[in-house]
Amino acid sequence: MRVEVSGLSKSFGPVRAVSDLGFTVEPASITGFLGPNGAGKTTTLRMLLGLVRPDSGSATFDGVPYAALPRPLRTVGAVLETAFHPARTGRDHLRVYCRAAGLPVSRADEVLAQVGLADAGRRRAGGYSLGMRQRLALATALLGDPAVLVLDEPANGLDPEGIQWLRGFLRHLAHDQGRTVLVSSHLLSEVEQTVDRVVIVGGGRLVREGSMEDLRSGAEGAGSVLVRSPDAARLAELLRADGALVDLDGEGLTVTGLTTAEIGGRAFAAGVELHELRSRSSGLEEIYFQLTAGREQYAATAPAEETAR
Ligand SMILES: Nc1ncnc2c1ncn2[C@@H]1O[C@H](COP(=O)(O)OP(=O)(O)OP(=O)(O)O)[C@@H](O)[C@H]1O
Repeated sequence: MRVEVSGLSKSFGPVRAVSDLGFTVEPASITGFLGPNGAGKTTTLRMLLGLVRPDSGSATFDGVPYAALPRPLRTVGAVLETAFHPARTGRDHLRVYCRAAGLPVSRADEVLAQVGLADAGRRRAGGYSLGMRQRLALATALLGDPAVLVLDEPANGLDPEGIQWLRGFLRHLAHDQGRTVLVSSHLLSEVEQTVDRVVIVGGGRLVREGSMEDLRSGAEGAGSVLVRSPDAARLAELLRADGALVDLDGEGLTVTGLTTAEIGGRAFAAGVELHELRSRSSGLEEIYFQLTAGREQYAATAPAEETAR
């Protein structure tokens, strides 16, 4: 199932939380929904799930808005916040949900096993660690066996082991089972190894959408490349002929406009010996900060009232 967001906007009083936002979330893959705090991620997810009414634009699941889905819980599973009745066991929490949603209560035990809480499910949720709560929240989202999963900061509070478990689990849901998975985070590093695609927002607007590969190669192209060769002058000439900007300094070249692979290939073809070939471009995290720089909004500047309801 494909999720499509188009022209979505939402203001809270004078604060424009989301502005003409459009992107797609593809099936059988994990999409990271990234942006600094206050970028409008939660508001967008809430609009996706029909919890906040957009001022304009639409969000659809295979063309159908959430409110018009015939069986919403079987279509979309979401974790937006993790609140449980502390005196209730994890299992009872899930069974209450099953009854309310018209699902067989046996689903509770199935999803508990799926998220590794088969035993802990019989203990009171009030005693759960943050990681166990995250798992229980994920189990809740899975109750309806949904085609789409929408998870708001699911890695929050997980220890490294928990993050690794989550990574494997989300991959299984997307790659093996073909589900559409959308995961928000304000840290690229947290989801970098998990997601296939990214949608980056800043200040309520789309900053970048594409595959992780695109982002990585874009990151490379954005910087310069350092090359050392005993035949530097000849290499400089070749690269300039290819349209690159080349700064020659003894044996060292600083090249912009070509990737390390392109420069290596060019040198190899011309039989030029290389002693060093190194990208000076920023890492992914730096690219992410550059993309979102200055787009942060702080809650303190926003009025507390929600005007739409
Ligand atoms: N109910 C509301 N009333 C007023 N302002 C709101 C409301 N919800 C969100 N905002 C404002 O809209 C902007 C976007 O907030 P949102 O929570 O969507 O961002 P976010 O990317 O999810 O950030 P975070 O990672 O901090 O949750 C912020 O300036 C926020 O203060």
